[in-house]
Amino acid sequence: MKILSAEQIREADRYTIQNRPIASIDLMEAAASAWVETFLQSLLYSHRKSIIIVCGPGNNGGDGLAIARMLKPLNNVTVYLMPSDNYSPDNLANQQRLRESGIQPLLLHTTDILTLPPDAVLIDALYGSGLNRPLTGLSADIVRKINASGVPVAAVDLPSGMFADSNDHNTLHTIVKASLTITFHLPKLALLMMPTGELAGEIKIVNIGLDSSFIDQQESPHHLQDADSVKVLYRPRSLWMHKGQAGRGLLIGGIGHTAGAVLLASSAALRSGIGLLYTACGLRAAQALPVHRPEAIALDLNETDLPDLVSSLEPDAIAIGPGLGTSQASAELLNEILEYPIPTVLDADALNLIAKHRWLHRLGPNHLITPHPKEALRLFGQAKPFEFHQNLLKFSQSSKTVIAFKGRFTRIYTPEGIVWFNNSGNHGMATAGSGDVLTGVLLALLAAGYPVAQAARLGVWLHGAAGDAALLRLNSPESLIAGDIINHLHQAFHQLSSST
Ligand SMILES: NC(=O)C1=CN([C@@H]2O[C@H](COP(=O)(O)OP(=O)(O)OC[C@H]3O[C@@H](n4cnc5c(N)ncnc54)[C@H](OP(=O)(O)O)[C@@H]3O)[C@@H](O)[C@H]2O)[C@H](O)CC1
Ligand SMILES: [K+]
Repeated sequence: MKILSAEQIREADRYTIQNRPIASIDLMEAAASAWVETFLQSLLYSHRKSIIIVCGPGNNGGDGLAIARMLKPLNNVTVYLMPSDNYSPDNLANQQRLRESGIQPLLLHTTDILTLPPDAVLIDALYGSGLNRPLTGLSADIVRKINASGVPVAAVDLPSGMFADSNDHNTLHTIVKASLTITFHLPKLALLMMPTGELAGEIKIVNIGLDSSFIDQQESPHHLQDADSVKVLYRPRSLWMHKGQAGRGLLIGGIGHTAGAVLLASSAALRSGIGLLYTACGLRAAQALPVHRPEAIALDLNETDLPDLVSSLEPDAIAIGPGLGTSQASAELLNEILEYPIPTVLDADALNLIAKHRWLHRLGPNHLITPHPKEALRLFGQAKPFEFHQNLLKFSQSSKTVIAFKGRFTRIYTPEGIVWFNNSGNHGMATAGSGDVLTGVLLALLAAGYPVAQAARLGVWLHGAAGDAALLRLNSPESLIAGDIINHLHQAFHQLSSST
């Protein structure tokens, strides 16, 4: 699914009204009705005692007024409206319809009149994609009062005060903090990126009937990746396959006391279909691996010459990093690995070493790096979130390296200039070893012959989907551990293969 800018969404809106038999006011009615349908099914709604709706002067406010009218038969609804000399026509029409339905909106001349009982739910329809400057004055005061009240908020389209695209020049304390954001038709970039995404709470996307052919024609580097968009990448195994064809992988890490990381990555690679796995690691991990995972071939790095190993094994893919450490010996291993033109996943300490030795310029088209935010900061330096995002995009394009930047919506930057925001996974996966599991999955897919960008997209999705299957089973994000992700990889693969 494409992620369009606020400007492109406005164009889609205009195009739909001009080319479809639907008037602007009816599009607003459809949007409000789709919003209400989703809201009525939410946990937030089931907990409310009364509903407070704050409406701005534009079409976001117009949506809010229509939503108020639709919710009125079922609920105790209070509507507040920003005073303005410049209401949009559809906003005015909905003020009229609201009054006809028996609700008088209260004019929000001052924050004093805004009453926020703790057992209410607030619907935020102050500003949406038409925001054209950061909030100040009365609008900012209203937002601060809402945020300080602790009343749960369901936002219409966007939390008010948030720009749909970049918020690098915005102030976070003048953005509504929502528990739920029901956004229209397409995801917006700011909802998928930190720190703004966190202010949106749970995100639901509702179709409002914008013209799909127009949307298809729009150029955008940003896409949301779901099960359907990765299914087309998946290549089922041949019935006649033998283990030599399933790919040969070399995993390097687990030096010193950190054996666990490499054990997890090994298990994940094996559960992701690798044909042969060689795990080159420290003595401790080399002793533990056969007990924990006898399917892997453990090699003690103390007794192994890496160039000899690579030339004798001829691995289809390499992964280096989990439990690698940042010693001089580890740096030498990495230095060697960076010379091979073999598809390679670089994770954890491999990334810290690249930052430390300033080896970023050595990355190229056979490399897939998987930094979490702190590792990415070490690699690429500090920048505001949107600028940082642009920097990653540029680096991927110029070096041809694929980046999987890990987070709530892990972003896969591909050399052709496309960024995929992955939509599987959950907060239970924020746990030790989760990244090592991803490295193992990616190693298996690279070894199977998937091109680097495809392996990254598929692997990130599978990892998230396995985490989702684990959460469904465990019912507790706190109890989910990295091993559970491995134990549910089969369900993620099954989802991919079930309709192919
Ligand atoms: N295509 C769709 O997805 C549809 C979306 N709908 C809804 O429409 C809004 C966008 O509506 P729009 O009228 O373009 O914009 P907003 O309502 O978000 O805001 C515009 C008004 O707000 C004023 N404004 C802007 N920034 C500020 C600010 N910082 N402080 C105060 N006021 C501000 C602006 O007035 P100015 O003249 O002062 O700039 C406007 O009055 C979208 O989010 C959806 O909710 C449709 O309902 C269906 C189709
Ligand atoms: K809003």
